[in-house]
Amino acid sequence: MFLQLKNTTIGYKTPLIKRVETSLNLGEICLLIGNNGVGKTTLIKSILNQIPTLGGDILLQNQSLKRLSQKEIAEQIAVVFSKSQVPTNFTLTDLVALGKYIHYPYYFQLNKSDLQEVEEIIESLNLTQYKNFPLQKLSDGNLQKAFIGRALAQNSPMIILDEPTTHLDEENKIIILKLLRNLAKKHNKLILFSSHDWRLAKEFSDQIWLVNNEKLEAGIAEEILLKHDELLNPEIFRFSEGFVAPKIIAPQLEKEMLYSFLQKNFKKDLSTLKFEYKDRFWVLSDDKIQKKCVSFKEISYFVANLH
Ligand SMILES: Nc1ncnc2c1ncn2[C@@H]1O[C@H](COP(=O)(O)OP(=O)(O)OP(=O)(O)O)[C@@H](O)[C@H]1O
Repeated sequence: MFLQLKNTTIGYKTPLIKRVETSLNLGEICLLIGNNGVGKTTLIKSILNQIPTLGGDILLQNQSLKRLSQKEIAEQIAVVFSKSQVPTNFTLTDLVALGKYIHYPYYFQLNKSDLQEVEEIIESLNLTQYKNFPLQKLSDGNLQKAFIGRALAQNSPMIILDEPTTHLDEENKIIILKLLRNLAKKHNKLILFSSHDWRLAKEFSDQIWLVNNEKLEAGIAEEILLKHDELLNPEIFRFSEGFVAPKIIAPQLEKEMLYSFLQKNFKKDLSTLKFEYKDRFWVLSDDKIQKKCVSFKEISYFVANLH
């Protein structure tokens, strides 16, 4: 096991997450989820030994963190925090190259192959056109990607990222999530990242660590979500009091879209209605009527006039 938590309790004066018993291996990608303030960042800082544990132990390659220096930990784990300080007078290339310096004394000149690797990392993040930009001139999203680049340059077997997809648009979120998954699968790295974008992020993750009620539950992503259907249940988005869903027979996407549309717009009990999707039109029926609709506008008109 690369990372092992053994009866670990973390927090500050009072515990936030108690008695965690879990482990992760190289080649895995694990998504850390939980509500605001449950202790995700604190857990990450504990794994980096920036905060002492309140109980139990954390092992890195079978060695207690307590016995490792910060340099030894940095050789094993690169980290990207969402609120990183932005160094002044640095270009994007300077920042990514900084990842290399943990391996050298600070006055060391990077060699040709280091510089080439830095270029390749910048390219893999689609940042080549900004490589000479001062950091202050980058958009929040590109700055976020540049910090990820620095972690990649560090070349450590494990990378931890605290909310790496904040500030990113949908396309860039997917680029980053794919990149993280590739790092785990093709380069055998262990990736642990927290995210509030977990509906998207779960598609790219093997494991989930779910923090809830001072406990950490770990397991295969889909299995954890199945156990906690309150996370997936569309009821949590319910907007209109009094709405009761009709029966919808349709492919998954059409079904979700119709459900979303109806629940936003109607406070009615529609449970006696059936909506069936048939090759680009909808057939609405109950025990008395049957109506064909080709658009959501038509559906809306029909449902609004139902008694
Ligand atoms: N240095 C500190 N000393 C004492 N308490 C702290 C310290 N830093 C954070 N906390 C508290 O610990 C709790 C957990 O914070 P943490 O940032 O770990 O949560 P989180 O799950 O990462 O939240 P979010 O999803 O909002 O980022 C919060 O109540 C926070 O106020």
